[in-house]
Amino acid sequence: MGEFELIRRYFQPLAENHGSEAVVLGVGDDCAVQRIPEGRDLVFSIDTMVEGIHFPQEYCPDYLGWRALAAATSDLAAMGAAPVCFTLALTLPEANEQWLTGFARGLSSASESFGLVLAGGDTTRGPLVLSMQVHGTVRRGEALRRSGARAGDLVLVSGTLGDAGAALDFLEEPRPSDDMAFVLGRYHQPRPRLDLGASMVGLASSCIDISDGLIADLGHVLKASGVGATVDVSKLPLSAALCSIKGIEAARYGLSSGDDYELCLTIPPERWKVAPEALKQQLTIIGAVEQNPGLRLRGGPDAVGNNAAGFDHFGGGS
Ligand SMILES: Nc1ncnc2c1ncn2[C@@H]1O[C@H](COP(=O)(O)OP(=O)(O)O)[C@@H](O)[C@H]1O
Ligand SMILES: Cc1ncc(C[n+]2csc(CCOP(=O)(O)OP(=O)(O)O)c2C)c(N)n1
Ligand SMILES: [Mg+2]
Repeated sequence: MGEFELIRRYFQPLAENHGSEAVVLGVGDDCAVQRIPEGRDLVFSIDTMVEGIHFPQEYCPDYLGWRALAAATSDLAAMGAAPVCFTLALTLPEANEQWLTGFARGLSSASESFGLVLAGGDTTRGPLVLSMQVHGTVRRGEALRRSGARAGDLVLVSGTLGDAGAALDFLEEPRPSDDMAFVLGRYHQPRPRLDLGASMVGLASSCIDISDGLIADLGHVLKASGVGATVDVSKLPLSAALCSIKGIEAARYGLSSGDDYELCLTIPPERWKVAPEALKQQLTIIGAVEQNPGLRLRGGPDAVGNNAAGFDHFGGGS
């Protein structure tokens, strides 16, 4: 199977998944063409996944297709953007039909589920690496940024934290318990918070998605905003499954493990008061923004230090 046959067989169908009026020209030409509606800004981001770093060696291709698009799409959610389309740069060691079928299946269900149509890509041979560029749009000037947090704002997170990080211990488990199966599901099939992000436009003062762990990602927000915060560790939303698996260590996972793709937002208290009940139910208040720079943790068990760091590809060395 040649390169063009591979594209036609496995990826062309995704380009036809669900027509988007915004994609004027998709797969097949030198570039795709996207039309930006009047009064909206284009929001775009690229993320790479490397075998052995972002996903295990010999990882299930269905999960890989889903996870790679979910991780990239989570950045759109963090900006409050509505999803439009994505491009895929795929480097493969070989054209294995079974692998490609699974990968295209996982990618296709993610693309339908998130409402992103495949608009183009690039296919090369080499070690397994994939990059996805996602495109969305947001009302002009209203994208949620990392830099808008102000002293007095509340710090909120969506969903539960630490599940996907805990799953790394069980990736090889032949007969996972129900609790293990729950955290594994959170690692294999993260769900970017697109609806929540879009609903927070005009409400949140800042937003980031948690790919590297709460401490690291909230740290980016505080730095970009020139403020600090105190987080009450006893308020962290932790799943029953995580608590039962990790016991006293659960909070440490909630603070510093990545891969959950939940949102961390800040919001002025007067806006929170009038926020729709349906939004409030998806979010947990974990702390408050302060003038004093840096992130302070309180209310945690002794197992939690204050020095947990997020994932840094070039950190830890010289
Ligand atoms: N090689 C690069 N060239 C230019 N900008 C980059 C590069 N790598 C990362 N960035 C930028 O640095 C910022 C932080 O990147 P990253 O930590 O990957 O964010 P995220 O967690 O949202 O994917 C982003 O604005 C991203 O566009
Ligand atoms: C097999 C495996 N080991 C470890 C991890 C943990 N991990 C690897 S990279 C990463 C952080 C996210 O990656 P990065 O490239 O920093 O993504 P971005 O910040 O651009 O979203 C995490 C938590 C994982 N996801 N899978
Ligand atoms: Mg990135």
